[in-house]
Amino acid sequence: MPAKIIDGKAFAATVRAQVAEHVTKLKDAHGITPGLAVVLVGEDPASQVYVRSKGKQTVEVGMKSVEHKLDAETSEADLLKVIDDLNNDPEIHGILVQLPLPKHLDEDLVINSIAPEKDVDGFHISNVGLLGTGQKSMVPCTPLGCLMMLRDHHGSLSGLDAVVIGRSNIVGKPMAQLLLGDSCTVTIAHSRTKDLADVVRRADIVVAAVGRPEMVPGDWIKPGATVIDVGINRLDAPEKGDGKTKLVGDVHYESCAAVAGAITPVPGGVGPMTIACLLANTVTACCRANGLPEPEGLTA
Ligand SMILES: Nc1nc2c(c(=O)[nH]1)N[C@@H](CN(C=O)c1ccc(C(=O)N[C@@H](CCC(=O)O)C(=O)O)cc1)CN2
Repeated sequence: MPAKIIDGKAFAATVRAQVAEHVTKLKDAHGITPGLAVVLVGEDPASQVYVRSKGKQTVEVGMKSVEHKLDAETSEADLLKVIDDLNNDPEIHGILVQLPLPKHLDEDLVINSIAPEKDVDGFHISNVGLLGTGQKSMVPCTPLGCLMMLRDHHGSLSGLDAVVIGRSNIVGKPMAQLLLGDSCTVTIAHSRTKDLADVVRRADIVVAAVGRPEMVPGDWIKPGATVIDVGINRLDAPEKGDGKTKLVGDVHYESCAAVAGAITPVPGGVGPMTIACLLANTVTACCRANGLPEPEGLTA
C-alpha cells in the first residue's frame, strides 16, 4: 500500500486557524494583541523570503508584526541594542532573529540576549535547558511542527522506536528531546554513526534533518514506518528547463514513499509547519506574559 502523504501545508492552515481564533479571544476578552518582532541581518535571499512570509502570516492571524531589517555590516552592539529595545517593549511578546547570521556576529551571544520568555524560536539556553529537563519552555518551531504531525498521525507515540538523523541545535537535538518527552525510544544518528542504514531500519519513526539531499534511500526504511523529512535542498533541475531548480528533502521521496506507512513531502511538509508553530509560540508567549490560559494543542 502506498504511504499516506502527511500534508504539512493543510496541517499548517489548521494551526493558523486555531491561532487566529485565540488571537480574537485575547483581543475581545482582554484587549490584548500579541506582537511578534522579526530581526533580519543582511540580504540572504532565502531568509528574505522566510521573513516576508512570517510578517504576512503574522498579520493574517490578527497579530501585530514588526520587522527590523538591518544591513549585513551591522555591528554586534547595534544588533544587541535592537534586541534590548524589543525585550523592553510591552507590545512585543515574541522576538526572532532570522538565522543564519553574517559570520562576524556571534550567534550564541545574540540568541542568548533575547529575553527567554520572548524567545519564540526556543533557542535561548534557558529554553534549551527547560526542554531538556521536561519543564515548560518555548519549543523550537520546526521540531514542534514535526511533533504535532506525528501525534496527529499516530495518536500516542509511547514506546515507538524513533531515529533522528542530524544533531543540530535547531532541529535534531530538540526533536530528540520532544520524542523522548512523548516516551519514544530515541536514537540520534549523525555523519559518524556506524551502520546508519541498520540503525534507521529499526525505526518506527525516522526524522531526517541532515541537510544532505536525498541521503536516505527507501531500502533503509522499515515497512510501515513514518518518515518526517526536514530537509529543504535546492538542486539544479535541467530536466525542467534551462536554469530551473527544484526542492528535494533529505530522503529519497519516491523510494521511501514506496515502503513507508506515512511520509512528509518536500515542499509542503515540515516547512509550512515551521511558520505556523512560530505563530503558535507567539500566542503562547503572550498568554504566559499576561497570566492567561494557553491555547490547547499548540505547545508540546
Ligand atoms: N530564527 C530562525 N531561523 C531559521 C529557522 C527558524 O526556525 N528560526 N528555520 C529555517 C528557515 N525557515 C524559517 O525561518 C523556514 C524554512 C522553510 C519554510 C518553508 O515553508 N519551506 C517550504 C518551501 C519554501 C521554498 O519554496 O523555498 C516548504 O518546505 O514547503 C519555512 C520557514 C532557517 N532559519
